[in-house]
Amino acid sequence: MSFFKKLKDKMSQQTNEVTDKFKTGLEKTRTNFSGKMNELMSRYRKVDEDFFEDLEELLISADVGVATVMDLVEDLKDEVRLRNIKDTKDIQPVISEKLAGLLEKERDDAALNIQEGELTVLLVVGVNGVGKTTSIGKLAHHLKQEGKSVVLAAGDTFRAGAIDQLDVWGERVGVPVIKQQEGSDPAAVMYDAIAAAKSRKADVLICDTAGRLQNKVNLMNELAKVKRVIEKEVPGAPHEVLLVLDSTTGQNALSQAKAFGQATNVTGLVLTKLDGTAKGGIVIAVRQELDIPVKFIGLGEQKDDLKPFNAEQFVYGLFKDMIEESTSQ
Ligand SMILES: Nc1nc2c(ncn2[C@@H]2O[C@H](COP(=O)(O)OP(=O)(O)OP(=O)(O)O)[C@@H](O)[C@H]2O)c(=O)[nH]1
Repeated sequence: MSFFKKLKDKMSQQTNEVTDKFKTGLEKTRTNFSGKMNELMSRYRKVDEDFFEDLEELLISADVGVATVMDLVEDLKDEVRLRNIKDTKDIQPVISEKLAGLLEKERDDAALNIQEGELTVLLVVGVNGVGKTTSIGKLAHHLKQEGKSVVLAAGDTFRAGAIDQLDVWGERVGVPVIKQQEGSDPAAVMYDAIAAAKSRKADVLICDTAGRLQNKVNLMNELAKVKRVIEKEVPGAPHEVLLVLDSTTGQNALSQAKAFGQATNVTGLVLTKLDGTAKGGIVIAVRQELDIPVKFIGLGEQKDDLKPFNAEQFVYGLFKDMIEESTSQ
């Protein structure tokens, strides 16, 4: 069975709500990608060196990342030789199969490290404006939908308005927010929040933090202090350090990730605003170049718009039009 057919069959077994969300959320990327791909296929009927060069350019322009594209295209060339592919129309499923292959390893580590029956602490980091607060709100909603009780810690005491913004989200999704005044010590907020989470017997505590990448030394010190408090109060915690990255910033997101990686031990990524970019290839670049699992993706501004990352849904969302076209023939 062809890769496209297999993927389509799998998708038909999944819940529509999630598949639809990936489909609509990735529309800009898909339209951009399919349009360029169709244009490429009609320009080159035969697979040759020039075709590969233009394909490379296309993938790089979708933010897939130069190193990843180079490896992918080399791999494709081998595959083309092996399968004796001559026409460009036959290479489309192979390209998407290869892209899916790059994301394959996601499956093992995309799930959140949740401690059943004990308090799980998630520390959320990222620079201002990437969608950190919004993602925390949506994540709380997601966990609540799964039957977990959640508490939020307003640890971004630095940015004016950050505490209020988290409060609004707490109200929207119906979870308590533990806070102090603006400018107070974030470690003290964590201390309070852990006590509150324990006394409420909450399942998950999600901790917001200030994002001040410009001042790396302070950021490191503050994060280190916050982590120390958490570690001391909850052995084994934080169970995840989630770095929030804005997909629309493309390769910049990659450098942010590298800088944060040096400051703290990031265990998972949240890629926001994928619905707002035509360059969703950043998901693949991030995965390949950082080797940190993408755990959640943001596909819109509503509380239901943060979804656990799923490689197959992602690839299907990206290639839906091509898949529909090729499997209906
Ligand atoms: N379309 C879309 N918008 C998003 C998504 N995630 C966040 N946003 C929007 O991005 C903007 C910034 O989000 P915030 O949550 O305020 O950003 P932040 O990182 O918390 O900012 P700081 O608190 O300064 O760190 C808001 O307008 C959000 O609605 C997403 O997945 N899709």
